Amino acid sequence: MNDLRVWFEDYIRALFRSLPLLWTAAPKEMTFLVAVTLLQGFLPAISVWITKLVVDTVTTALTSGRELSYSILWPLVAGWVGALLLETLLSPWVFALQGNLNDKLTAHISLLLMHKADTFPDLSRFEDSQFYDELQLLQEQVSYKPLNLLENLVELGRSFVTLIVIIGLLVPLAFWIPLVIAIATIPQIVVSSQYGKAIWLTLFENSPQARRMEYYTSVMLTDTYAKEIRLFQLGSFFMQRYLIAFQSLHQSMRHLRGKQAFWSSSLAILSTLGNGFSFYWVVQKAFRGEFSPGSVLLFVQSLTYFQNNLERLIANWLDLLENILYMQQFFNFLDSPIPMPLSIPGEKIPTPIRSSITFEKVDFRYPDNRLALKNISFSLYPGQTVAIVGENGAGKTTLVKLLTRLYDPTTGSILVDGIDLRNFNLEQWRQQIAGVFQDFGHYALTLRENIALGNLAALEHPDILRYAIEKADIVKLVDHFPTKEDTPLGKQFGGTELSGGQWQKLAIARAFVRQEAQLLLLDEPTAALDPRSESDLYLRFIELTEGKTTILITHRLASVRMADRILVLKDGHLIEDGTHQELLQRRGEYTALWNIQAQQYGISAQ
Ligand SMILES: Nc1ncnc2c1ncn2[C@@H]1O[C@H](COP(=O)(O)OP(=O)(O)OP(=O)(O)O)[C@@H](O)[C@H]1O
Repeated sequence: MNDLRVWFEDYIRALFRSLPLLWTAAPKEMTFLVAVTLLQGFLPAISVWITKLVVDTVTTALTSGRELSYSILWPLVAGWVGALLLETLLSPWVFALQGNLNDKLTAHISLLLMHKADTFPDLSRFEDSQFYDELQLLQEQVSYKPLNLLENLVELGRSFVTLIVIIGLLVPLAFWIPLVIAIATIPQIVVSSQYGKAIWLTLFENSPQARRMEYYTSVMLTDTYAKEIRLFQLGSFFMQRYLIAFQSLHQSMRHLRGKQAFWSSSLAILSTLGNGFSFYWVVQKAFRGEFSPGSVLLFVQSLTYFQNNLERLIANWLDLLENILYMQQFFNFLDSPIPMPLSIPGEKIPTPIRSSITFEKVDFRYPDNRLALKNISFSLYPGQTVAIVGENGAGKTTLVKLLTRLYDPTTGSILVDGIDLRNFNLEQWRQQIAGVFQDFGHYALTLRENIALGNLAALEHPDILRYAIEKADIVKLVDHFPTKEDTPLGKQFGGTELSGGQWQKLAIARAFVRQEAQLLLLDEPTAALDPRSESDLYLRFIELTEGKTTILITHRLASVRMADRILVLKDGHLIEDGTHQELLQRRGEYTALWNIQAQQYGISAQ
């Protein structure tokens, strides 16, 4: 019972928080919608009442033998037609209005979602699978859930007004008639609400299954995996996986839906008995001449409207439960605390950095508790190029994530000229960094925009853009397109698709437009490039890195010889630190890695 109360309070709170949100999204449309809804709520009762008057007028004329008074009949008929006309005329406008409202509402809520996501300075939320699942669900449903909620509210409002007015018509017949109808129907509402909530929660709990189903569908239907699916004949494998996820989700839903149907239909018997009794009572009163024929008609029509509106009320109430839970999740997301404490405005960042960037006894655990870096200590000196090497999973990218504050160390600290990185303003710190990441973005934007994402000022400064295009060795590529820098890229919107290496060069150009950066991070910047492009690019990088502190992560050891220093990571530990020659003389891990590659590619140690 206590649980139910808490749940109900949460529900009401979310409902009351949703209302201003809907209002702010489109105040004009909302005002109009509320007015029209109220009007529509009255119309059925008006036509029922007029029908009663018409029937009574005609019956009186017939039974008394007097002539039908057309001066009374015409206004009644006109009123009845007017109510019907108004109802028919209003519907398309309400439909159009709801369409406009939907656009505004979806945009409003999507922007709030994006805005909140933009305030997460680190990656922890995006790499926490439960949080990510919930966020995906919010994003997928944003185009219809808030609108459904609005429609539910509108329908509820309209049904409620109609019910009240219809009750007003029934009470003069006997005050207990609406009471009997309502009492017989209330258990149905309660049971439906309970199951509605249970169904939604089951859907929510099963959202990983639902997401799996979507994932398997997208694996089968998108081009990303088309090659492997065909080559390895994986179609049946993924469809089988889809079926397993579907069955697990469907089983729990089928069970609940069955129970809901059983209880709803059983309780419908109760409400039918109540209605039947009231009907019998009205008819026998009419037989005795206590009620006019118009009153019997009024009862029958009112009952139909009452029943229909009650059903609509229940259906919308149930839908509302589902949609309000969406809003609850949405508000939970909006209220979720910012995971990383930000220092605003923070200490002034030394420009240029004078002494060093120092890792001091840094440990780092991912949110899933995996220890990825253990007791790391080293210093980077301004202007140095430091290469980080090590096997897959050694912790190289994690180290870069800490330096960019996509995560903070779990213990230990990173100091810039002796000041803890956490004490700087995060945005200003990130402005000091240019980088090419392993999983850089392929944006469905124009070529110009794809490069200028590294520094949006480049959109207005063609010289910066050209400089980056030249340095990233893509002059020929750009000039080959008739629309040059304005060529749209990416298949999503029908743009040109580039090869893996060409995309990588664009990502590199993105680092070149960030001319002011003091720190350059290159995480496998040339993995997709052919050997000639790679060696050309390293020569260009040397130019770019002049005066900057550079971290280069690569598995191609031939490229790390140019580095001033090489750090070797293994299982999250920093195990070697020195120049290429020093490390070769040490005959440790680096030498082992080097020998493997030297044999493979026939490179010399110089
Ligand atoms: N988001 C994450 N959540 C949990 N563990 C992670 C996450 N990202 C990486 N790890 C784990 O942290 C360890 C270090 O990963 P990292 O990506 O830093 O390695 P890496 O040296 O860059 O490897 P590679 O050469 O394959 O790119 C690995 O064991 C990896 O499984």
